[in-house]
Amino acid sequence: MTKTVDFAKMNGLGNMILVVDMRGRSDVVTPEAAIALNADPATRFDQIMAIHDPRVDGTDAFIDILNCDGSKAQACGNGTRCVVQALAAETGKKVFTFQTVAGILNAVEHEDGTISVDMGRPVFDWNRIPLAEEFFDTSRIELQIGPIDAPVLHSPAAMSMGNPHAVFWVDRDPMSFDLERFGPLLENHPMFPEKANITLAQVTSNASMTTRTWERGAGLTLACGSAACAAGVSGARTGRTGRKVAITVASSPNRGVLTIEWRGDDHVVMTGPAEWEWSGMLDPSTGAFRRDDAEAAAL
Ligand SMILES: N[C@@H](CCC[C@H](N)C(=O)O)C(=O)O
Repeated sequence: MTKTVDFAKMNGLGNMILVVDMRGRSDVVTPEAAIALNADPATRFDQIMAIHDPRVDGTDAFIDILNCDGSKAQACGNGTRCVVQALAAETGKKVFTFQTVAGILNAVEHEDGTISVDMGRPVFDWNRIPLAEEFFDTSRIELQIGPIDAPVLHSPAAMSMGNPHAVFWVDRDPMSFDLERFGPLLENHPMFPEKANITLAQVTSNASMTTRTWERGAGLTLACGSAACAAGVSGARTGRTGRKVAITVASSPNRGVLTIEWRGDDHVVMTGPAEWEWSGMLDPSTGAFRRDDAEAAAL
């Protein structure tokens, strides 16, 4: 087995993604490699999408997802679009089926270069999100932050898109909140035994909202696709929006937009762009890397 593999630095609306080609190998990208890569400004990332050989018939690949702190994630919408773009460029194929620990995902690259990913069905059962307390209705759970009589954030919708999410409704631009302060408190709140991704969502019409997310295991990110799915579903579930919404991701470059549709068959489809930045070679056990271009860092 060779020491290094191909990898690409990519992004989905600014969400920093490393796509790592682990096909034909039996090893994995280690948490130590993830932490080392994140410590280097050249390879700082939010998620690693490690592409492995398929494990079930009818799928193109198994995708292992790591956060920048070395923890595992069950879903990554922006990263999945990056994987589609990378494999479409390599193979010429437009339609893909992936397996993740959360299930099977179908994806397609459209003529205009945008990519749709069927992110599967949302999960609302309190013990499958999971929450620490039983809630019959998880569309509005009892949780608040700030003074007891004047909370800054309160009563989020909770759900899982394979990974746990809490969506707090706000009445002004999410960028005006101190999410750097509140994010870690909420991510690690005892209500969320497996932690949670924390999103602020401002509904701007029946078919649009603006979001900003603090990611479990990654902190403040420029964008989070599964959080956009959670916000879109939660908007429809609580009657704030219809089932198809344009989500402006406030923190992303140029306030990019993801379209989220909660279809009649209960599947959530996310559509948006992906962008390749540069490629190189990577040692998946240590995180040592070399760029293909002149700015290469030595292995
Ligand atoms: N950026 C991702 C979500 C990443 C996973 C998350 N940090 C977790 O641990 O659940 C996306 O685009 O969905």
